[in-house]
Amino acid sequence: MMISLSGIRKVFQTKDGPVAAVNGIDLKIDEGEIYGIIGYSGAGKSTLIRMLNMLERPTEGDVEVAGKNLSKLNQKELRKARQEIGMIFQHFNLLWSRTVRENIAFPLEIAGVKKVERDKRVNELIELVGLKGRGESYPSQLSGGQKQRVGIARALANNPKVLLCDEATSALDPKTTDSILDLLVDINEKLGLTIILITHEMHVIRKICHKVAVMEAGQVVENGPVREVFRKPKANMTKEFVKQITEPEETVDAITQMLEDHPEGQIVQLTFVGEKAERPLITQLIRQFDIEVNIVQGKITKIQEGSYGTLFVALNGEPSEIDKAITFIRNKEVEVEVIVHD
Ligand SMILES: Nc1ncnc2c1ncn2[C@@H]1O[C@H](COP(=O)(O)OP(=O)(O)OP(=O)(O)O)[C@@H](O)[C@H]1O
Repeated sequence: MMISLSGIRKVFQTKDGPVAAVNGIDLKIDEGEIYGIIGYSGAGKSTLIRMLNMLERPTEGDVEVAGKNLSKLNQKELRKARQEIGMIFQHFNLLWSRTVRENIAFPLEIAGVKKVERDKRVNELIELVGLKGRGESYPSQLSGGQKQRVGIARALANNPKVLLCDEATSALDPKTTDSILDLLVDINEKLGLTIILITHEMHVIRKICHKVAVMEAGQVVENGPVREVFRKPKANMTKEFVKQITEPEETVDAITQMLEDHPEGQIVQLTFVGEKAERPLITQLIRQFDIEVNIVQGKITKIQEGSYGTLFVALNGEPSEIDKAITFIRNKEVEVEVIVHD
């Protein structure tokens, strides 16, 4: 295990009294995992991630990273431990008067790495993050995506075991976001780096995370492998986030229309995860049951581990026959949600 949080709380004293930004969190993160933490503004994500390198000290609880209990270290030991933990930020936090090379070299200078070795390492990092030819540029001459690549190279300079990403793509457009997320996956696979990211966008979780924790009011309301959480979201907050991906506005309109068009039938939402998304379920339904099946809307999305699909279908026929069909689908380990006429 790379990271272990137990009984973490952070209380801020404000003029309106104490605010518990993080209120009792236990979390375990394995080596090599990409772990996403999602929540709305104010849920406590920033406070939580900042406790992973002691930028914020917990009021209570223990933070263990790479075998060290950070809560118990003195300043000198903490500086050393922090070299194992890189961090990137929403607004990049680059040094504007330094070139790309000099920005990336900065943590190496602080760690006392000699000039020759430093230059070599900077070259490797520039190559790794795809910034070849831009070493002498200043941050102001770079696009947002390139600035974040500098941020990533700098965070990786001292070969950390863990990379913390604080809303690292929130300031970027969708296409640039995807290219940075691809880079993070690439680094995770090449270096076996453990990555923890916080975000308010389900798209980020879907695209690169192995596991996810959903935060609300300083607590984790649900966590687990992304595919499980997508297949069977439990907490209301999780359902809302999953809907960001599965139910765009058009779907809601289409369902409303479909319910009007089929007052007698039954509309169901099917959710497939992994290789089950490929199976010919609809054909089987039509062959085995005396029902009509109409596809209302379908969507298959790639997730980090496999694919994830939702399909809305209208089933028409005798109620008993429809019930049998739904039972049949459930036995196929496909999630079925019956959408009720109101
Ligand atoms: N230094 C501070 N002093 C007082 N209150 C704080 C401080 N930092 C955070 N808080 C409060 O703690 C709660 C959680 O804030 P936090 O920034 O961790 O949430 P978040 O999920 O990261 O949201 P955002 O994305 O808006 O930053 C909020 O109510 C916030 O006002």
